[in-house]
Amino acid sequence: MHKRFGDNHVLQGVELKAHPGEFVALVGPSGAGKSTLLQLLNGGHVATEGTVSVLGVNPAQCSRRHLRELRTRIGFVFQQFGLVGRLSALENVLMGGLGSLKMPRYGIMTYPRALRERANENLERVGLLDFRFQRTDTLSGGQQQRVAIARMLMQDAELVLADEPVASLDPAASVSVLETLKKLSAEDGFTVMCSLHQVDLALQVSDRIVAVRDGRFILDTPTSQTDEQEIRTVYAAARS
Ligand SMILES: Nc1ncnc2c1ncn2[C@@H]1O[C@H](COP(=O)(O)OP(=O)(O)OP(=O)(O)O)[C@@H](O)[C@H]1O
Repeated sequence: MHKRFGDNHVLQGVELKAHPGEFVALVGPSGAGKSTLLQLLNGGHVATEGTVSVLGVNPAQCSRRHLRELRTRIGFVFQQFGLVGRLSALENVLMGGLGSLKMPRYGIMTYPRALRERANENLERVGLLDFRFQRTDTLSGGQQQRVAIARMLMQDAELVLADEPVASLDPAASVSVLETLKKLSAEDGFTVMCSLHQVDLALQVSDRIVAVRDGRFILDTPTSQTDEQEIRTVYAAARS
């Protein structure tokens, strides 16, 4: 599969087939093409050559309505958490369930009870039940990202696309957020495609590592069969 933006050949013949429930880490330097790849999976970009199949659907061939339907099956986690800072953690998580409701809601008690229970459960699953009534702009970065993950869980997604989810967090919070995502993926069975700058984090949490450089996959391997040394060597060889 290829993706060009004008003369910029951003993805140059990449092939990737993730297995259901797999945690795939896309590692690589800035500009390697990781975000572009994730955008191709959610229908934000269209491949210049080759096809993309996401949950059995080619997003490029979807009508707007089908693309919306496909995106309800895909959870997103971004570097900027995308929370409403002045609202509580619980309200932010409830907003993840809005897709199932006809009307916008104003205040926790206007949400159906079943949804409130699920939101509380999801906050508990990310370890933040005690913080549910706290404004999210008063939480730490790691806590905010875990609220965003709890909000995403409301969707019951089959695939989660995480674009640099820990880029703005310190190392300890990064590990905690990624381990939470990994645990939830194992429990619920959703597949994760996660772009990361840090190879050490990818080694800690992923099932599979795909190293990207200049739009090519220079390594695609089960995480258990590689280590930091091999990945560094592969990058050094790709540079020369
Ligand atoms: N919408 C766009 N229009 C034109 N060029 C783009 C667009 N999106 C990305 N690119 C180009 O594609 C290349 C890869 O960018 P991409 O954001 O995919 O890299 P990345 O590996 O995700 O980097 P980072 O880790 O910094 O996010 C860059 O050269 C970028 O300028």
